[in-house]
Amino acid sequence: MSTPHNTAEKGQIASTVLMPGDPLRAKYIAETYLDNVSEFNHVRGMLGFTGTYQGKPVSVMGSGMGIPSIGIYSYELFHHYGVDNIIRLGSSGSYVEGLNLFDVVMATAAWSASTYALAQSGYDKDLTYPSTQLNAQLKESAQRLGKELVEGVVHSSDVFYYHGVDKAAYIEKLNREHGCICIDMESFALFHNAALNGKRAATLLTISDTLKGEKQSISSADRELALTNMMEIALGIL
Ligand SMILES: O=P(O)(O)O[C@H]1O[C@H](CO)[C@@H](O)[C@H]1O
Ligand SMILES: O=c1cc[nH]c(=O)[nH]1
Repeated sequence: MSTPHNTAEKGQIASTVLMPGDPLRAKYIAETYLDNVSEFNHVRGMLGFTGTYQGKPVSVMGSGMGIPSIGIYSYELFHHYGVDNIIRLGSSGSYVEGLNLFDVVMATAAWSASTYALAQSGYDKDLTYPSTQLNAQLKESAQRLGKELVEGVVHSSDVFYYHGVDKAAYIEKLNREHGCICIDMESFALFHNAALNGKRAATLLTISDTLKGEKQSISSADRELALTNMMEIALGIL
């Protein structure tokens, strides 16, 4: 039952998967929050674990960076392993003033110039959407835990290092024309794979960089811990 990228047997992965980009963040979540943990994958270092949270089964697996990488892993989870829900837990750069370091964003849509969905299935729109059911559960979880969530459209970019273009003007335009409030590099493909497979996906992002106004960032050493609020909101839906 394994795939070229995942050695898990069917049944080893829970129906809900939390999916940070960084596989070491997946390990951190498993070690910090889960009981009865077993590793189901380490092909290419893309660590995946299944355990229980307050008695409920849940898995956590890295997606890697970018649309092609999460495109592979999330498609396999939905299509080959029968996973029902994937919640991406990522870091993000904010596009608007007032969206500050450590704020947690819940995506209401992902806008992208990527051709991933067109090439994969002929989908020719530039927006994909998360599950309204998962988003409602995440909102309810955040409220119960007394944690704030900002809702908005995420720009899923193929580019981290812009070169020779006016990045500030591009960010302005994405905000003005498409309502993007922050950037990631994966949600567009994740939401599309969920829709193709009749499954559910959602994205929570912690602001790790401010890209408008005064530039600030969380250090990579602090990122793991900075993501605590987002992880607890996601685990709260179980
Ligand atoms: O923290 P993760 O989930 O990796 O998310 C963000 O960080 C990476 C870039 O540094 C990209 O993958 C982007 O989407
Ligand atoms: O994609 C990302 C994620 C975090 N910070 C950025 O600047 N870009």
